[in-house]
Amino acid sequence: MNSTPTNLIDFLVNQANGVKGLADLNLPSVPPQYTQPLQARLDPTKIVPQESIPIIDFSNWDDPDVQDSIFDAATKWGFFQVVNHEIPFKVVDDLKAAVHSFFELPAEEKKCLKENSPPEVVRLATSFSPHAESVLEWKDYLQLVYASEEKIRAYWPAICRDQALEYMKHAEALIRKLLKVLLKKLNVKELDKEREQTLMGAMILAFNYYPACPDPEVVAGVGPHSDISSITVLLQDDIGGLYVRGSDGDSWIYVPPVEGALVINIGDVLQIMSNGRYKSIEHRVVANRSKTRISLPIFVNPPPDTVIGPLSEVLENGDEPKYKQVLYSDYFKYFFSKPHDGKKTIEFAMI
Ligand SMILES: COc1cc(/C=C/C(=O)SCCNC(=O)CCNC(=O)[C@H](O)C(C)(C)COP(=O)(O)OP(=O)(O)OC[C@H]2O[C@@H](n3cnc4c(N)ncnc43)[C@H](O)[C@@H]2OP(=O)(O)O)ccc1O
Ligand SMILES: O=C(O)CCC(=O)C(=O)O
Ligand SMILES: [Fe+2]
Repeated sequence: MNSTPTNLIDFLVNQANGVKGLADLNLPSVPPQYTQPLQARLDPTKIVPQESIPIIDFSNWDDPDVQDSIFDAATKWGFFQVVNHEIPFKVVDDLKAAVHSFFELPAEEKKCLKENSPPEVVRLATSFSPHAESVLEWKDYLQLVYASEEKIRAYWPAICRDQALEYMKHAEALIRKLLKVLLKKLNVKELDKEREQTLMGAMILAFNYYPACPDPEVVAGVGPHSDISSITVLLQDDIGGLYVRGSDGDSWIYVPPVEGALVINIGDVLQIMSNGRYKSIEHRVVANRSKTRISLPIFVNPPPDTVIGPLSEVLENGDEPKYKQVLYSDYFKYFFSKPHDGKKTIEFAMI
């Protein structure tokens, strides 16, 4: 029978086996390094099955009701799903297949990729921040920074490069449309080049890979956190596992996979820029006992050297600023310096 590798971090990180390599050992239970303390596990009694986040149909984009629904969802829920968003099914399906092909590569090839990838373009990792976590998360991920075409050609892995690039080209148009509406509702007349750069100047496509897990109740796929993006555009497969915090701050709401849908959520950057009008809601992922799940978030971020703070337009009516001006690289370095910890990262920017 297989047993847990003696030096687990070396096996996971240095040898690039990841949690996929661990799951492939078919261990009867997860190693203790993955066992979350009781209070950190999702309590099934806290799930409210009768609640759900809105699903918005983008077919009639020019209808003011559609734009009102986006505003309502961003202020009340911070999360919504969109259907009929015009990204072709084939582009999405080809990308999902390429993600599986990538993670099924032998560990040797992944190790070689890790060793030869500059982290500002490609980052292959496991868990969240293993150097900062006392309990690991049951997830591997590949981050592809939407950099120049030259860097993409040089460094994105060939096995998924064309599919990822095609998807990003389509998604970019959707992201611009969403940001335009979200800003218009904050009295920002125009998404000019400078504002566009602030909100979406550094985009990252991540491939999250959650292998089937013998003890899904005790591990975290991803622990409770809010995203540090402006917005996140998430493509999930049909397995399910994502939960968002209910408005009472205590319950959890399941986000069911919907055929052809993308999940959109407001990140901390837009919560800060909107002075709290838009909500960056806590969410978490539960692993699956029998099936591997993938999800593909696009983290739509400001460039690292951007200063973020409440927009002048949202303070025009005399509202007091709730957040200070912070350098985005300070913000995300703080995020990565500790384990996922719910909504606590935003305290870094609070006045
Ligand atoms: C919720 O779960 C998540 C969320 C995310 C979120 C992803 C983002 O949106 S990150 C936004 C930041 N922008 C980038 O990552 C752009 C690409 N990266 C870079 O250009 C550089 O890495 C840098 C961000 C400018 C930082 O460079 P540097 O100052 O040299 O610092 P590093 O040595 O690279 O980082 C130190 C340490 O922090 C961790 N870390 C930094 N960036 C990331 C990252 N993007 N993803 C994961 N971890 C990061 C990491 O532990 C670094 O140590 P290493 O020894 O591993 O390099 C992502 C994942 C989730 O699960
Ligand atoms: O896998 C998911 O559904 C969500 C992942 C997530 O929250 C993240 O990567 O930030
Ligand atoms: Fe997230």
